[in-house]
Amino acid sequence: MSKYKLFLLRHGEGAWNKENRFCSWVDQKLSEDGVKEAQDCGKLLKEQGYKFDLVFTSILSRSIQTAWLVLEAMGQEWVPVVKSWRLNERHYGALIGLNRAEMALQHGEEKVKLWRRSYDITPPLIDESHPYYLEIYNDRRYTTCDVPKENLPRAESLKEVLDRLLPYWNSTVVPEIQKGKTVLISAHGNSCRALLKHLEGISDEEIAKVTLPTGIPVLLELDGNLKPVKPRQLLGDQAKIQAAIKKVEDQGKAKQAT
Ligand SMILES: O=C(O)[C@@H](COP(=O)(O)O)OP(=O)(O)O
Repeated sequence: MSKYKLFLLRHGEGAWNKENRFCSWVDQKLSEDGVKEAQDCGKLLKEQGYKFDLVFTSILSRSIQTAWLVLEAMGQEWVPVVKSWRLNERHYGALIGLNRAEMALQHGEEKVKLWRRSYDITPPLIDESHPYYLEIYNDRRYTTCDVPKENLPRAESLKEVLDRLLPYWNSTVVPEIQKGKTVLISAHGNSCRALLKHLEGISDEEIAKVTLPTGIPVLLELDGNLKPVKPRQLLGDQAKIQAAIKKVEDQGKAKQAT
């Protein structure tokens, strides 16, 4: 029987989602469409009568902005929001800032798919010569983490995302859910995929087939041990959701950037 409801949300479209660039730890804001996606998500959740007690976000603006817009649209601005780097997007290493379609032209679509969706392949590491290295590692937010800045990742596979996310999930999120709180996690495509893999027991092979669209809430109904009692539900117009998933998958198709 379903005891708890948990909502996972990939933020609304960000500026670099639109440009088809790996955004990862670069702190981009939502695009105009992304703002609307987050507001529409809040309206839908309100219409369906959901109420949140606690929201968790990453420390990247696009997930925080999405949480605010959702809560505003629901008239639940007062709900506490807790932030952690452990919910950040996967660190895409040296791929950060690069255009996926151009990478597919240079390296082949299969390679880009492996970088994006495989479970345990780590992309090439970012180093000091990378154009976004200083912007990321000189950012004050990374002095507030529970690990020293030097120990923060320089690139991550999905497995490594799960490794840094799970301690936070177990120590901080799970106890709140078990107190009976309805929790929204407003995060990123790959931090949500990592959590889904853990909660649903998805195999290393099958997780490669899971893609999340922006701004679509994923409802998980869990039993007392936080095991899903039914398949995840992506809320909203199902035809639009399928089209949005395909759009994200197609970002890795070879094409000259315009
Ligand atoms: O880092 C990024 O660019 C995307 C994910 O990219 P893909 O894994 O879909 O290539 O993360 P998000 O938009 O969820 O923050």
